[in-house]
Amino acid sequence: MIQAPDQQAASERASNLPVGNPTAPVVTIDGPSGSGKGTLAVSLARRLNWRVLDSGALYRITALSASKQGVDLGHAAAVANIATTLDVSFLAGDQGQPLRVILGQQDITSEIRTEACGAMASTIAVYPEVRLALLQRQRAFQEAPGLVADGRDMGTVVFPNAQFKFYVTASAEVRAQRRYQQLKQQGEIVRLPHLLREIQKRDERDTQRAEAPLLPAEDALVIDTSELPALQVLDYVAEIVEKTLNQKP
Ligand SMILES: Nc1ncnc2c1ncn2[C@@H]1O[C@H](COP(=O)(O)OP(=O)(O)O)[C@@H](O)[C@H]1O
Ligand SMILES: Nc1ccn([C@H]2C[C@H](O)[C@@H](COP(=O)(O)OP(=O)(O)O)O2)c(=O)n1
Repeated sequence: MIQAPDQQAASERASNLPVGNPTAPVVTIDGPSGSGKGTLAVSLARRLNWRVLDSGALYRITALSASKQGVDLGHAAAVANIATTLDVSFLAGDQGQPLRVILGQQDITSEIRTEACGAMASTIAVYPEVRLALLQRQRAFQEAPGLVADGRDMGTVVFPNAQFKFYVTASAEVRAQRRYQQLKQQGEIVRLPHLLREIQKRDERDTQRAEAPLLPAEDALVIDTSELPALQVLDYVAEIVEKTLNQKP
């Protein structure tokens, strides 16, 4: 395959990243914005004592980092270059707290959680070059004793052989309401109708893109969380995973 110089440099740098352990078990959790994937992934990982991958954070960090460096978000190769060279680490937060996200020396946990950053992330996530640049970085998270990975294409593209696949969803209205409460707690003031429109726009972009669109893997179990409290979702999923793992000789 002949690659453009930018692309070739990017894939050479990506190949220097650590590789994961392809035999470690993986739980994938995909779904649209506000469906509860992040909450479920973190609480399940904590219960199983497994690692967690918040793949959306990688897209958010790439977008934020590109915009901070003045890179044109319309320039796919330049954004992919940022994705390849990200100096990012994730630190476990306190009980019930999200993972801390560190870019270089800076804690950008709150900065990447704004709706504006989510929208930028969704915009740059349509570029195949960016997705490719982040692929190996995501697969490197697969380590013993296991990994819980959440995002849009965890079960379809990044970990197609995962042992457990879930797709969590909820109505757009319920998701907007949840996000509204969440952002309010973080001190971000947004109007609910505006948020609902933003969520619908993001759903449209994430499901309609050509590369790795948001959709349930064929072998994923779909869970509608519209009327299920988060703890009930966790108990349901954890029971399936634990039962299967305990059946093994
Ligand atoms: N099953 C649920 N029922 C009610 N609220 C939930 C549920 N799951 C998550 N939440 C809340 O909804 C908000 C969005 O959840 P989050 O896990 O961040 O969604 P996602 O990662 O899918 O965008 C958070 O404030 C979270 O506490
Ligand atoms: N595996 C992933 C994860 C996120 N993305 C893109 C598309 C999403 O709209 C943005 C932000 O994702 P993130 O999971 O952080 O957003 P939500 O918490 O669901 O609102 O990144 C993706 O394309 N593929």
